[in-house]
Amino acid sequence: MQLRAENLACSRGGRTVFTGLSFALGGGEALLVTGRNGAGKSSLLRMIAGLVRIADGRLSLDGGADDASIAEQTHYLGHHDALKPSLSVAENLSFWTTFLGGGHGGVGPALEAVGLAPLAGLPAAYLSAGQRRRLSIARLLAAKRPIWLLDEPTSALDTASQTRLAELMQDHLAGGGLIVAATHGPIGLRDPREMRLGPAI
Ligand SMILES: Nc1ncnc2c1ncn2[C@@H]1O[C@H](COP(=O)(O)OP(=O)(O)OP(=O)(O)O)[C@@H](O)[C@H]1O
Repeated sequence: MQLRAENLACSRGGRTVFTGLSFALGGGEALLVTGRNGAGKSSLLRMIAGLVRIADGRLSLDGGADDASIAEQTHYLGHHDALKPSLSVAENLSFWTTFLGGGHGGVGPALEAVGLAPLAGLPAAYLSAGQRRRLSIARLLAAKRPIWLLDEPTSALDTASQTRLAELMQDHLAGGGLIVAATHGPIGLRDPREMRLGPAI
């Protein structure tokens, strides 16, 4: 599998954020997207997720599912946790697993993997910031998708949770998955590639 960006350009609110951006990322590879505030890191991730329009250039995926768009083959972990506060931890994950097309057998193991199984029945409203983040990460595990788009994935995570996330990311890569992560610092991946976006306007 290969995700290829050719001469991508991004425009937000009528202003050019970046132009001429190209990369090719194969299965098992991780790309860290770095750069100053406003350089367009989140915009790039949202573009791959199909949430921001491609102003120019081309994005393609070789070796993926023929009957699914690139967006349908990605998980996007953004700044917002997208949890319903009145639903329990398990209900939130069940909702997202159904929405993302995963099987319900994955909910329990995914909660175990992020250490939230003991809180499965708790309303999401009572979760701490780091626990909310871990519940969002559980979505990546409960529904299998090959491309993980992670925006500052370690934010709010304590050291142990950052280590756990690094293990989960390495497992994903070992299984042939791809990761594109926007970050201001290391996120615990072994030998990731790096692409630095130019200065912000
Ligand atoms: N919905 C929007 N409408 C207009 N402009 C936007 C919108 N979203 C983002 N922008 C602008 O696009 C540019 C890139 O923003 P983006 O969030 O992609 O940057 P970033 O590199 O992820 O920044 P940070 O490191 O601060 O998270 C910024 O100048 C921002 O103000």
